[in-house]
Amino acid sequence: MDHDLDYHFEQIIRGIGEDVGREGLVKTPERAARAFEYLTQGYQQSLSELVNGALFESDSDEMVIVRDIEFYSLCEHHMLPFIGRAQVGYIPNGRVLGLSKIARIVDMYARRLQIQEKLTRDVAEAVLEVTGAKGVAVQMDARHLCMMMRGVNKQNSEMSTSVMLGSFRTSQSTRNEFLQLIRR
Ligand SMILES: Nc1nc2c(ncn2[C@@H]2O[C@H](COP(=O)(O)OP(=O)(O)OP(=O)(O)O)[C@@H](O)[C@H]2O)c(=O)[nH]1
Ligand SMILES: [Zn+2]
Repeated sequence: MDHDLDYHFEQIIRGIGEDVGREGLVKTPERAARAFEYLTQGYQQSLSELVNGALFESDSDEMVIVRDIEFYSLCEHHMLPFIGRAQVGYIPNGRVLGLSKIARIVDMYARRLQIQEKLTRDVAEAVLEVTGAKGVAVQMDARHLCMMMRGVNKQNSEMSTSVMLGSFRTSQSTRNEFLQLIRR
């Protein structure tokens, strides 16, 4: 599998008309393969391993928000990066999740191929699954390089997506509280 990816990157370099034998490119297929493995390591991870039991009993039912979690992902259409920030909120239902785990969940899903809408939904559903929360909200803003450095060439447009589950969906005041708290 590893060596496969090296081989395929070598073919890409040939395909764009470059000389795979020239000094600067000799190790590039291997480097690019390692880099791509890293950027897509989310396929190797699972939710339960990542959470590692870091759930703590709590009788609080106040909204928890983790703001400005940066992420780097690859769009499934062009395999070019999209880069952004996630805002994650949930209402605990007897237990809270270790703080770092929310960011780890964002990274796990970000490091797979997808579109931003699916990334947003995957993160929301994972937080709900792990915490059994009364509600989960995820909002993401990102810039897509496939739109910036090629194609329509728009440098300043950002895509904003959100997914509201449970009480964030049913209660307007919960949703408003979240939107107010994540506003800068
Ligand atoms: N909804 C959504 N679209 C995305 C995302 N990432 C990339 N895209 C879009 O996917 C679409 C693919 O369109 P196609 O016409 O098949 O591909 P293309 O010819 O490369 O399109 P252009 O980017 O317009 O040049 C483009 O409009 C991209 O902007 C994403 O996360 N969400
Ligand atoms: Zn794209």
